[in-house]
Parts: sequence; structure tokens; C-alpha cells
Amino acid sequence: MTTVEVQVIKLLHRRPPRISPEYSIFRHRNFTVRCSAERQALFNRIAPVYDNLNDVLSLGQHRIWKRMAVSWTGAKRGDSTLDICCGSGDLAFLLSEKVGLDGQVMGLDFSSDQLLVASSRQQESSTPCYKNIEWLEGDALNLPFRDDYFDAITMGYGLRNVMDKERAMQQIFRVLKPGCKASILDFNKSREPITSLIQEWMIDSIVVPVATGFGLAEEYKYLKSSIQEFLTGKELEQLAFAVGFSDAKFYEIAGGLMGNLVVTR
Ligand SMILES: C/C(=C\Cc1cc(O)c2ccccc2c1O)CCC[C@H](C)CCC[C@H](C)CCCC(C)C
Ligand SMILES: C[S@@+](CC[C@H](N)C(=O)[O-])C[C@H]1O[C@@H](n2cnc3c(N)ncnc32)[C@H](O)[C@@H]1O
Repeated sequence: MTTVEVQVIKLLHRRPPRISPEYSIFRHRNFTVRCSAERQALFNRIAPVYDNLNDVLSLGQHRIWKRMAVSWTGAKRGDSTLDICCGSGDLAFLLSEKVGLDGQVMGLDFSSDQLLVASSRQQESSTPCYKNIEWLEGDALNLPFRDDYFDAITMGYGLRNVMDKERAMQQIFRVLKPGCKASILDFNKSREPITSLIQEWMIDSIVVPVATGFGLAEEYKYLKSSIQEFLTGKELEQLAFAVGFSDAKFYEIAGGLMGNLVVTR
């Protein structure tokens, strides 16, 4: 039994109940670590087909949504920027084009296979400014950067996938410069039943069957459950204010199927 558990029991002045392992704090930590490792493995598995399936399944629209997300950060020439959960690098490349060679882009992800794709795309590209991108294998819940460092931050389809949304938002707040913005793009957990029905029908009837053809049915089935367990736009705004952001605005896009939270520190 941990010190914290003992202290809580003493505070309650009760005979200490036998706390079975599944409820101990350590058990919770192990559960989180295991889930995180399973998620890391999921994104490693889908890395080879991730970009192509996004293009096919969204009819290329996801590239427009990502451009909008980057524009909302206000990133400009010479800025220091961060793309959290960068994956294959889509938003990092867009940030790179905004900040130019005298700017800086850090792309962070905990999937080594996703980062390999990002790095290969960078090597194969003839776009000069892409030299300003650095790829980092790391955890969005424990960013390896000092406080108040970045002029702009993006997080595309990442917040829904991390194990602790509040901690991720706290990390973004910590490393963002005061007065600067972060732009968080993801699926929208709509409060409109019809929108949710359409979104779920598309995932069930189009996305998963196509992914099944690549042996990735279970990986893409995860999309639906992860959206169901996500926060609505209103809840994301409330979380942002609770973490300490001075402003938070959620924009629904793609007819409410997607959403983008813009926060100002
Ligand atoms: C870029 C997109 C999704 C990225 C993405 C995020 C995840 O959390 C995943 C988890 C597990 C497997 C894959 C992913 C993943 O790819 C959004 C576009 C790609 C989507 C896979 C397509 C979803 C279809 C939409 C419900 C509706 C598209 C409407 C469009 C106007 C046709
Ligand atoms: C759906 S992909 C998004 C990739 C890219 N941002 C885009 O918009 O296409 C989600 C990414 O988040 C990463 N990820 C999930 N949890 C993470 C964490 N705790 N720390 C770092 N990366 C994480 C996954 O490895 C994956 O590459």
C-alpha cells in the first residue's frame, strides 16, 4: 500500500480495507503505461499506409483542415514552432513553410515508425525550408522543452489519442510563450445526434472496410471508440480555461465531423 493510500485511510479514520491490486495507484499507473504502449504500437503498425489512407478516406480534405489548423496558430517567418504528435509530419511541413529557413520546427512523436516516414519525406523533398525541421521521439505528456519557448504549437489528431488530455494541455501551456497560440485539430465529438450518426456510419461503412483490406480493421475501429470517449468542443474550451489559457475557441469544420480548438496563453 502506498503512502498516499495510507494517508487517505488515516484521514477517513476507518479500519484499512484490503485494497485489491486492481485499485491501487500502482495498478492504475501500470494500466496507463500498458495502454500507452498499445497505442504507440498501433501507430507504428499503421505508419506505412497512414498518409495514403488519410488522402483516400478524406478525399484529400484532411490537407485543407491541416492548413486551417496551422493558419490559426499565427505562425510567421522566424518563429520557433512545435508540432506535437507530429506523426508523418503533415503539420510540421506546413509550419516549416510558414516560418522559413530562419525559423524552427520541432516535430515530436512517440512512434518511431511514424517519425521514420516523416524523416524520409523530409529527405526526399526538394523544398529548401524543410531543413528547419527537427524530429524528436518523445512523449506529449512530458515535453522535453523549457517553459515559454514556442511562438506557435500545433497538435493534429493527437489530443484524442493521448492517455491524459489535461496533462497534455498543461504541457502545451507550459512550453508556449505568453500571448501565443496553439491549434488543436481532431475529430469533433459532436453534440448533434445526426452528425455523430453520419460520422459513425462513415467510419463503420467506409473507413473500416477499406482499412480491413490492409489488415488494419482493429486499428481503424479504434477511431469510433476514441471519438466517443473524447471531449466535445465546449468541454475542450472548458479544459483550456481550467488549465490557464487566457482564451479558447472551438471551431467546427467539415460539417461538424472535425473540429479545431485554438487556445491563447
Ligand atoms: C487525418 C484524419 C485522421 C487521422 C487519424 C487519426 C487517428 O486518431 C487514427 C487512429 C487510428 C487509425 C487511423 C487514424 C487516423 O488516420 C482524418 C481523415 C482520415 C480519416 C481516416 C477519414 C475519416 C472520414 C471522416 C469520418 C469523414 C470524411 C469526410 C470527407 C469530407 C469525405
Ligand atoms: C493520428 S496521428 C496524427 C499525426 C499527424 N499529427 C497528422 O495530423 O496526421 C496521432 C499521432 O500521435 C502520436 N501519439 C499518440 N500519443 C502520443 C504521446 N503520448 N506522445 C507522443 N506522440 C503520441 C502517435 O504516435 C501518432 O503518430
